[in-house]
Amino acid sequence: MLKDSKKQNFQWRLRGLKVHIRGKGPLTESLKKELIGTVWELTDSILQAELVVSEDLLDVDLSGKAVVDLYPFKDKSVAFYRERSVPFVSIFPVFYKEFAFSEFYVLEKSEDERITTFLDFLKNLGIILKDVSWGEYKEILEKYSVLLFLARALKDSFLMGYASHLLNWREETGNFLALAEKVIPRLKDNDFPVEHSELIGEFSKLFRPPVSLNEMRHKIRLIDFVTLGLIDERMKVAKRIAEEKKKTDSPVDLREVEEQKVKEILDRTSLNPVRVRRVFEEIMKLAKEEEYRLLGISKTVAVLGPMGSFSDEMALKLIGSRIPIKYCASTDEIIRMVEKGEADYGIVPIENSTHGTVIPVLDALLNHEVEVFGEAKLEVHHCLVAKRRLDLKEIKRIYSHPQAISQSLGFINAYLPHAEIRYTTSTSDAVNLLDDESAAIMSENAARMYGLFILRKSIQDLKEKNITRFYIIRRKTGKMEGKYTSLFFGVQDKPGALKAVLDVFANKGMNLRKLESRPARTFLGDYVFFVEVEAPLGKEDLKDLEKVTAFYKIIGVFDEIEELDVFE
Ligand SMILES: O=C(O)C(=O)C[C@]1(C(=O)O)C=C[C@@H](O)C=C1
Repeated sequence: MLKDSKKQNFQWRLRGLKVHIRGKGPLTESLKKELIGTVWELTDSILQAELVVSEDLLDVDLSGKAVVDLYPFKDKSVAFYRERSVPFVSIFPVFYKEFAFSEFYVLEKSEDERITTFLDFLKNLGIILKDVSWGEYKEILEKYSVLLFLARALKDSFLMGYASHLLNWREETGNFLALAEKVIPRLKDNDFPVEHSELIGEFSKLFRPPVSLNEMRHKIRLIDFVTLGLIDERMKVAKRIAEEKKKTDSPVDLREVEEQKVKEILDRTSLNPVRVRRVFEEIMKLAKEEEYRLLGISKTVAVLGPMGSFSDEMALKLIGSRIPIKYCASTDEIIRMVEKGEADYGIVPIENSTHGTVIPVLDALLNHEVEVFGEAKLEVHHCLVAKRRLDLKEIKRIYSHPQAISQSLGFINAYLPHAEIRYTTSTSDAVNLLDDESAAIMSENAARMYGLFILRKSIQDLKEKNITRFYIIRRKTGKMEGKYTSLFFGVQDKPGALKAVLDVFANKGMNLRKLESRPARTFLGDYVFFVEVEAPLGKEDLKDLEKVTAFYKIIGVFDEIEELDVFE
C-alpha cells in the first residue's frame, strides 16, 4: 500500500515486502522520470529491497549487486546484464504496485544465492513462478497489454499510458525515453489506488486455466470486460479516422478496407468463419455509426463503386461530399441495400441518351420494394486510359462497363477493332483489371484519381448530349409527390389490352416519357411493361388502371432534384 506518495522518500508495503524508493528533495520532474524504473537491487535483507531506478541502465552502479530485471523489453536488458556478468533474474510482469499479481513469469536467471532467496521469498508469498521461453514471453507480453487495457477501462491513468505503450511495443522498443515522456505526465498526482492493483491481480487469473464452473464463468466475465474495453478503444481510433476523413472528404464506409481486414482476421482463426465475420462486421458497423454521428451525417447513400464511377460523380454533384457514400459492387446490391435499410438512399442509372435503358436496374426495380423519389442527370464524357503511354494498336484489351463500351462503339470500331472487349461492373472498376497491354474507358476524374494515363478524351459517340439519367431511390414510403410517375404493369393476353392501358393515360392528357417491355419470366411471349408518365397518378387514376391491367406496381412519383440532403 502506498503510504506517502507526496514526499521524496516514500515506501509502501505489499504482502510483507517493504519497497523503498530513494530520492533527494521534493518529487522533481527528474525524480518522477526515475520512477519509470527497471531494476530492483537486492540488498542483504530481502525485506528491504530497494528500488534503484533510472531511465538509462548505464547510470546504475551494479558492482557486487544482484538485480531483478523488470524491464519489459528483455532482449535489451538481459543482454545488458549478461555482458556485465551481473547476477540477475528476469521476470515479468513489472511488480511495481501490482504486487497483487498471483503469477510471475521467469525468463532467465543466474545461479546466485540472493536470486534463489528472492524467488523463494516470492513463492512464500503465494506467488506462482513459471519458467517461460523467449517465444512464450513475447506472447505473454502481448496478453499483458490486453490486461493493461483493462486498467485503462478502470481509468487508471498511469497504466493507461503504459498499456497503450505496450500495444505498440515493437515500435517503441529501445525508445524508453520517449515512453517516459509519455507516461510521466500521467504520474502527476502520484495517486495509485490500490484497488486497481487488486483487480488487475484478479485479471492475471485470465492466464490460468479455470477449474470450477464458477471460475470459468468468472473468467468469461472478465474476458467480456476486457473485450468491451478494447472495443471502446477501437471506437476512439475510428473517430480520429473520421476527423481525417472529414479533412479529405473521403467516404466513411470503405468496403475494400473492411474486406481486407476480415480476410486477415479469418486467416487467424479456426472458429466458424461465417460467425467470426459477422462479429467483426458488427464491430465495424458500430465504428461507422460513430463516425457518421461525429461528422453530423444522418443519412447514407449507396452508389456503384469503386470511387470514380459516373454514379459517384452524380452523387458528389447531389450531396457535395463523399463522406455519406457507400460504394456497392452492382446496381442490384444498391437496390437491395436500400430495401433492407442498410443505406437510406440509392443512386442508380436508369437510362442513357446513347445506349437507352439500363436493363438490370429496371429488372431490379420490378423485383424489389424500393421507391423512386427523385431523378437527376449527368453529362457523360468518356476517356480512353491506360497504366502507361500506349499506341492504340498496342492495346490488346479494353475494359469497361457495358454502357460505356456501347456509348463509345464508334470510336472502338474505328480505332480499336483488334482489341478484345471485357466488361466490368463499373467504369472505375476497370482500374482493378488493367495491365500493361490493356486500356479502360472511364471518366477523366477517375483516371486522375487512380493516376492513369489519358490516351484519348471524349471518345463517346455523342459528343455533346451523352446524358445519363439517374433514379434516386429510398425505402418504400408510399408518398406520391412529384411531376412524374414510374410504374410497371401487366395485361391479359388479348388484342387491344396494351392499347386500353395507354388510352387511360391518353384520355387524361398524360404524356408518356418512356415505354419498355420486359419478359415476365413466366412463359415465352409474356411481358411486363414499364412506363414513365408525365403526371403524378392519383387514386382515381389507379382505379382506372386496375380495370385494364392484370397487375400494376408504382415505382415512384418524383421530380428532378438538384441536391440530396444527408444532414436531415
Ligand atoms: O479504416 C477506416 O477508414 C475506418 O474508418 C475504420 C473501419 C473499421 O471499423 O475497421 C470503419 C469504416 C470503414 O468502412 C473501414 C474500416
